Amino acid sequence: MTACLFDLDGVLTPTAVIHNKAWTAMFDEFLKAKGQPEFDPVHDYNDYVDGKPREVGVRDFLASRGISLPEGTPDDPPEAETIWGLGNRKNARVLELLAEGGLEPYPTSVTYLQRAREAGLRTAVVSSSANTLQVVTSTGIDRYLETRVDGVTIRERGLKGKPAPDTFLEAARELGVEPANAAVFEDALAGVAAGRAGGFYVVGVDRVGGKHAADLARDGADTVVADLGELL
Ligand SMILES: O=P(O)(O)OC[C@H]1O[C@@H](O)[C@H](O)[C@@H](O)[C@@H]1O
Repeated sequence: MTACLFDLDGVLTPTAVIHNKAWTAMFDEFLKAKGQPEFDPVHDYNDYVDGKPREVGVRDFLASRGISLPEGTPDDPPEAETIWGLGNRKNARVLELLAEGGLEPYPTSVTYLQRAREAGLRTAVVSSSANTLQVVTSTGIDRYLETRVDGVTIRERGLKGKPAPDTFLEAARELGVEPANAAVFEDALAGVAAGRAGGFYVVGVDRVGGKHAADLARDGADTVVADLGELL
């Protein structure tokens, strides 16, 4: 292995919790108005939303409830009842939670990043989130990451988001490494599937418990850990 490709939310930083809270609040309000049962922050989040680009998460979850909305456009206001409007509604909540401050990366993930760089391994962050730059710079982990493929890159370059392998392949290409020589670190089912589809070695990170570790292995993880500290 000569390179490590890290997912961000839930692998390097605890921001999966922020995304989950924002999705739950947004969908619960929307579903209540439609007389539908609440959003399940474990099963609905893991199965339909986690790891995917924002608008894909909205679309896939609504489809699971038999709801279809007009696509709209990326600059739809949060009030718009469109796929992008709902995504922007959720992002407004994410930005509020990020603005509260106090976000720290997982300490063991920072140690892992430091050791990887000391060992001469190439590094990238590969996330579906369009908020990646803000999170990696505000937590200071950008200094360990050589390149970034994220929600902004996906839109700019017209890449397919996870579970397609394209974002990991793009990062590997930027680093000049072959997939067979790179490891992917992922906590989302869509993310391990993307790593597997790209031909990478896949480390699943289970911070959820229950059947999530088994689901990560089923969808593409070669090994599953509860924290990167286990690999040090
Ligand atoms: O809405 P953003 O910040 O662009 O993020 C898109 C997705 O990014 C992923 O990393 C998260 O797992 C998802 O929960 C999130 O929805």
